[in-house]
Amino acid sequence: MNAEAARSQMELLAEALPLLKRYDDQTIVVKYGGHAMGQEEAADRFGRDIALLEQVGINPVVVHGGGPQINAMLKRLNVQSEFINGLRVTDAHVVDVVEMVLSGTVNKQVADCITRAGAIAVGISGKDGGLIRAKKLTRTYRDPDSNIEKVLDLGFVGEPERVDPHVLELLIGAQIVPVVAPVGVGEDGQTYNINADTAAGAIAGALNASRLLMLTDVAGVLGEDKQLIPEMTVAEARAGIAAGWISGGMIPKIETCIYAIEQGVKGAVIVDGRVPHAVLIELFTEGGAGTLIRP
Ligand SMILES: Nc1ncnc2c1ncn2[C@@H]1O[C@H](COP(=O)(O)OP(=O)(O)O)[C@@H](O)[C@H]1O
Ligand SMILES: CC(=O)N[C@@H](CCC(=O)OP(=O)(O)O)C(=O)O
Repeated sequence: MNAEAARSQMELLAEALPLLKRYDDQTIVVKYGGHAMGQEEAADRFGRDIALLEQVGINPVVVHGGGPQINAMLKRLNVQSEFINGLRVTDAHVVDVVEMVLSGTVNKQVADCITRAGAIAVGISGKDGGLIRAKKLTRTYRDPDSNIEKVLDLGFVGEPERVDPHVLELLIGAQIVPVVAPVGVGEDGQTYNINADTAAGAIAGALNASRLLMLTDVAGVLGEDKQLIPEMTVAEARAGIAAGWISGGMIPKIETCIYAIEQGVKGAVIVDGRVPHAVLIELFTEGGAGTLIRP
């Protein structure tokens, strides 16, 4: 490197230092979506970004998804599955595959990406160390034909009933990056498939995180005109869901952001995981990236 390049690199570093300090010793929960995991190069970059956060004194906690990876395995096994409002209908057979893929292949892949980048990452699921006690998700909907309120049965889809962050705190205290698969366990030992966004929100709330970053494969929340919305209030987000221009997988994402903010998380952001260094841009630039949901 010549003297000029070295000087400009050091100037950049000096400018970044005050921004790096902003989150010193703070916990940042990053939800890494199955779509964002896409290609190998992007995954390596993600690993390096998380390792960098750890190196500069921030405490990152990664909660990953794996919807597309579960789909691929179900297809190989010739098992059909369907989604209702962004949630997978999960019968006894599907829940086995979900656990195998999320707590197995995907969890270890994500932990490995971060470890190879120079941090120590350890993969666990919500079943480890009593992290996520879950219960069957109960949702109701109004039947359009009869106009009667009915219960939506999604099988072994769970929601976090209690999050005990102790095991995460132990790992964080030992400078280890926890990587969490969104699988929970009921009081009776039943395994539940939890939407990764929901799990990330519950974990961010229990850890009193400074930020929740939701990495996905869109630029952020897009309005009716398909343009990126840089910032929206909780009320605007709720209106978008009611009006239908926020749909599918974006619904649990927005609901999670709202929940996390209500739990005291200072900011929840939907970020484009396809953009190189999206996490760093969001945390270390004034403008940030994606869509910030605020109270
Ligand atoms: N208003 C909206 N803005 C952006 N994305 C939306 C919107 N409404 C629905 N979506 C859909 O939500 C998807 C993101 O959710 P999902 O596929 O579950 O991502 P991930 O696997 O990262 O959790 C987008 O790819 C898009 O198809
Ligand atoms: C209940 C439910 O839908 N669970 C999700 C869990 C994985 C997930 O959420 O993955 P993404 O973040 O990649 O979408 C599923 O079975 O696909």
